[in-house]
Amino acid sequence: MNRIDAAFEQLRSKGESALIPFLTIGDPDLATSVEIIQALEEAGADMIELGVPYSDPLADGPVIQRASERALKNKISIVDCIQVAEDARQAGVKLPFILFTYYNPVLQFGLEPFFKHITEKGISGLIIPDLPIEEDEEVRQLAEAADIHLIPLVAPTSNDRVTRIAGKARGFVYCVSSLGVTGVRSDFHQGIDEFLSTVRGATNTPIAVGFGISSREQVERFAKQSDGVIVGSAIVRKIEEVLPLLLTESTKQEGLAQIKAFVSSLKG
Ligand SMILES: O=P(O)(O)OC[C@@H](O)[C@@H](O)c1c[nH]c2ccccc12
Repeated sequence: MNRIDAAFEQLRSKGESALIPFLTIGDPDLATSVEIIQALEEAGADMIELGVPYSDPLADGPVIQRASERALKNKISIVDCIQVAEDARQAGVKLPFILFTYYNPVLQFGLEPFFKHITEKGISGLIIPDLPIEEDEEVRQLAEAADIHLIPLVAPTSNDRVTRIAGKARGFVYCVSSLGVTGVRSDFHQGIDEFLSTVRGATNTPIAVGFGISSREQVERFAKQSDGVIVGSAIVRKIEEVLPLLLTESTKQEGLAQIKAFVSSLKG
């Protein structure tokens, strides 16, 4: 069974909702990313979105844009990024890994070699935010053949496309809480509650909510209406805040502890 399905099944049996952190791989470096992933698991994360840094992150706000710039300074490749998943697994991390990447690096890799590679490295899910459902048939077939879940995004403006997107979804449906780019928010799309119930009604696949979520209260609110909550920028911002600690060997553990404490506070 795909690790994502097993995780949702286990959470559902406990009546719990998943906490799904996002981090930019390679920020500040690949080895530290493995340690951050370990800290996220210890903090109670249920699966992790591993973000491949990209030079043109058009759907990202300033926090994740800065993280991508820091990571790309190290001249890392998508292969280096995916290796972090295998390194974290070998370090004992049990969580399902969802690879998050824009489409261009996948095209550069070559679709078939890409899927062969991520299968070998133990990736369970894939999010490609700039691959619309109208163009994803070949990717979907390769993903299904590899038992890797291609996780689609739906937005409050998706309206009649929601049924089509949600109906084909594997793993979970990524419900975007607000229009625009990623980033911490205090308010969400005014029709968000109705939107989530529409998505819920369109599929038996788990649904998760992301964009703008940064506090325990916001996590609790959306956990009631979904099977999972994704938190990216708030965690990437915390990583940015503790960078000086992470980059000094003698204070690295303190930096990791602060990241763990923040994510634990979200889980409650
Ligand atoms: O950063 P936020 O507002 O918490 O949203 C999650 C987001 O970071 C993550 O899922 C993601 C990172 N980059 C993206 C681009 C598009 C959609 C989603 C994403």
